[in-house]
Amino acid sequence: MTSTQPNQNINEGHEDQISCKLVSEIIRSRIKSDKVRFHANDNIADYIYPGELETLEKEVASRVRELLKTLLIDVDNDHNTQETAERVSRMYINEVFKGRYHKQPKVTSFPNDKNLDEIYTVGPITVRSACSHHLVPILGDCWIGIKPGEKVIGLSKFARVADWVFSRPHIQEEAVMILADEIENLCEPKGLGIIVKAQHYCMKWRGVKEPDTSMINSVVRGDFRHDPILKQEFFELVRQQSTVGKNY
Ligand SMILES: Nc1nc2c(ncn2[C@@H]2O[C@H](COP(=O)(O)OP(=O)(O)OP(=O)(O)O)[C@@H](O)[C@H]2O)c(=O)[nH]1
Repeated sequence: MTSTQPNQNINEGHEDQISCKLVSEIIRSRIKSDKVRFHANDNIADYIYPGELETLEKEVASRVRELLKTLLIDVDNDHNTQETAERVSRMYINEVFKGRYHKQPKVTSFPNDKNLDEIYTVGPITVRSACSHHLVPILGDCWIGIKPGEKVIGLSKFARVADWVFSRPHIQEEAVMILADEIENLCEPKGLGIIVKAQHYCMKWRGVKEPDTSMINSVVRGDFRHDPILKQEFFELVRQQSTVGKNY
């Protein structure tokens, strides 16, 4: 398979696209020339041009194949691992790390016509991520509380945006902050609270092998931060929501 082909999306006038660079090099140089951060938990979708993601998928597959070979797995003869490289590449780019390479899901906001100023919470929302250190899963639940401002967004959009933000390699502390930033941008609430409870497979599956340990963290902003009664109400609503179970 010719997986490390140069960029196939050659458009006239794009200097970087007439070179023989790997597509990852082309995208990286665009990001660097804008002096933008591209850490594991950053989204870089604006720097990936149409058609390049498919080429990147091939390049990553080729690298994963090399990794498997270096791990002394006989990918040429082992029927179980023959297409593992391609599967892993697809999984990283389009599933578990899609929040890095794909744009934010479309979120429509509506005016808060009745000036609703009571808080509401939504959860549990399942969040799936991977730790930046070992790239093994982080699985958990998230609760979001809102005191609306002038805009509201549909309830399902909290789950969609949480999925997009968490589908990147993270540490939990930063994941919660990034999700808070995105929700603030989308609906400019007067108050915002987020709680995440998650299990880290780098602690369950390997390392200290603690099967039941979880991490809980939260962020509170705006009125939730300044008004202790509102903050308490948020935590109380989430406590009720987390004990009612996921199904009705
Ligand atoms: N603070 C924080 N730590 C995390 C998170 N996810 C994983 N970790 C921890 O980050 C550490 C990884 O760095 P190191 O301590 O250098 O890695 P290690 O030597 O493989 O660590 P062990 O897991 O103890 O074997 C581990 O202690 C993980 O448990 C997270 O979301 N937040």
